[in-house]
Amino acid sequence: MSLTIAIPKGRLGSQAIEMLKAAGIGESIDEKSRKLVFDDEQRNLRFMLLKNSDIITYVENGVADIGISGKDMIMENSADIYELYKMNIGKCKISVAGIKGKKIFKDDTIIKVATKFPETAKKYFNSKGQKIKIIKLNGSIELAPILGLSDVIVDIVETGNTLKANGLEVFEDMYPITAMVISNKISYKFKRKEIKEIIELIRKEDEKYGENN
Ligand SMILES: Nc1ncnc2c1ncn2[C@@H]1O[C@H](COP(=O)(O)OP(=O)(O)OP(=O)(O)O)[C@@H](O)[C@H]1O
Ligand SMILES: O=P(O)(O)OC[C@H]1O[C@H](OP(=O)(O)OP(=O)(O)O)[C@H](O)[C@@H]1O
Repeated sequence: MSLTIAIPKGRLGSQAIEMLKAAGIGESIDEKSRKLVFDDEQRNLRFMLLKNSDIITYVENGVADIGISGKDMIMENSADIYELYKMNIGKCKISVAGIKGKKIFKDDTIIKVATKFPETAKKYFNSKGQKIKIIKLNGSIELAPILGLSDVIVDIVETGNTLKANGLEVFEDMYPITAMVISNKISYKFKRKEIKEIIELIRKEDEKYGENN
């Protein structure tokens, strides 16, 4: 296959696959089939369905030439890849949040930060000169301040419904996030034409999506 494309499973994946199909390049992908690799012989494309957090690893190592990944994952992994196209899907932000009305930023003490994104949180608080202790969690991050495990959380906020439902609020917005089309650096050198063609097809559909959302 001339190009291998890494697509995330899960919520971002569903949107991405829908967009690829609309762009006329994802017809071979059948999300319900349990298969993880799909070949489009006509276009010479191979799609791989991966866990969101593994996309970077596959692209960075050149097993996939390009991929669709959230900017949150790219920042957290300091990935050595090219970010070629910023998409309109997967829009959300990374924020600092905590119990409503209890914003505490103690200059001289260490605040406890629960998060799935330890590197991003460290970088952010370091730049502010705030000392922190990271508590690495893998999900249900919002529970941490409620149960006294942490003072604040650093997490994805999309609608804000999860924060609200748990009596939390945003204290500070850190970074805006969208999905990105990323590329392996060597692939971009040797398969630039093919990669640009695919991105052009994605761009057309993504812009339509952007106009309607
Ligand atoms: N409400 C949201 N919650 C989580 N991620 C979101 C949200 N809105 C947009 N995103 C984006 O979608 C991407 C993938 O989210 P998804 O929920 O599919 O991954 P996941 O299965 O939770 O990830 P992981 O594989 O790390 O468990 C995130 O990296 C982020 O960029
Ligand atoms: O602002 P909202 O629209 O409510 O979305 C944000 C929530 O969605 C994500 O959680 P996810 O559903 O991935 O669950 P998990 O973190 O427990 O895996 C994120 O970690 C927040 O909890």
